[in-house]
Amino acid sequence: MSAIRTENLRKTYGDVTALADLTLDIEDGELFGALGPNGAGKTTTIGILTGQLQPDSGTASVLGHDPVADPVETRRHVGILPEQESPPSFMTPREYFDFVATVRDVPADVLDERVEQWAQRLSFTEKLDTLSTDLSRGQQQKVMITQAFLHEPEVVFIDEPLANLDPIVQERVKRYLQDYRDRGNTLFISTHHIEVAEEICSRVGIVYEGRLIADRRPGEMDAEESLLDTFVANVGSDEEWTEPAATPGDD
Ligand SMILES: Nc1ncnc2c1ncn2[C@@H]1O[C@H](COP(=O)(O)OP(=O)(O)OP(=O)(O)O)[C@@H](O)[C@H]1O
Repeated sequence: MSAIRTENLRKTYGDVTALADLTLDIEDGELFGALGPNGAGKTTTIGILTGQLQPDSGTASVLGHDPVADPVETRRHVGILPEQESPPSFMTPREYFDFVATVRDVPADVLDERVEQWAQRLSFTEKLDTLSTDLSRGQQQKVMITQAFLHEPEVVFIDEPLANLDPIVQERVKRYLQDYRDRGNTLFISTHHIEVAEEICSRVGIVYEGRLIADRRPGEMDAEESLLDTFVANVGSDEEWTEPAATPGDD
């Protein structure tokens, strides 16, 4: 069954076309990585699939719900970590998790256990009662990752999951995403990191100029053809750039 589907999604911002014609079909139990250059349309896609943005045309469905017609119901069933989002500055992580648990119907005893596990998993136990405004960017990202999984949703959307995290925590998050998928859930992540997509994703879609231009299963690819080769062959660069030669006298 498809967990996430889009057909011919189009989204413009004034005269900028963010999504030209995006058609996607992601089955249950995939860890899907949307890989693409800056401005390709990845964040816009997540915005539409999580009921935060209206497309100009086309259709979308998440677990059978329509995020355009019924955004509130759709969000109830998914976890969301938008790009560069921070917890509210005036709340501690613990207060924020209480708030999320209320909105997402997580019982109090279950919540305490999950918060403790997540704080240990991502090493921020000592910051649970610190105001979020006083957390580092990476610590805020740990809080935002936790809130996305707090109600253990069947589908989770994460824009750049490893942003601002140190290498040890990055490894733990990568393993968690894979374990979460192994438990039968579906994840949609966006990333610029080809090696991360290759390492953890069961399927990688290359998004370019608002279209899905390649769709690969890293494990099944020809050993000769890396994801980087596919990316470069399809995306390339708008224009070649060579550093100007230093002129004599420059230091
Ligand atoms: N609110 C907005 N107003 C105007 N243009 C926008 C807006 N949001 C996005 N865009 C434009 O839409 C296009 C797609 O943006 P989007 O953020 O979806 O790309 P992305 O693939 O997530 O990029 P990045 O990898 O840099 O995060 C870009 O050209 C961007 O400038």
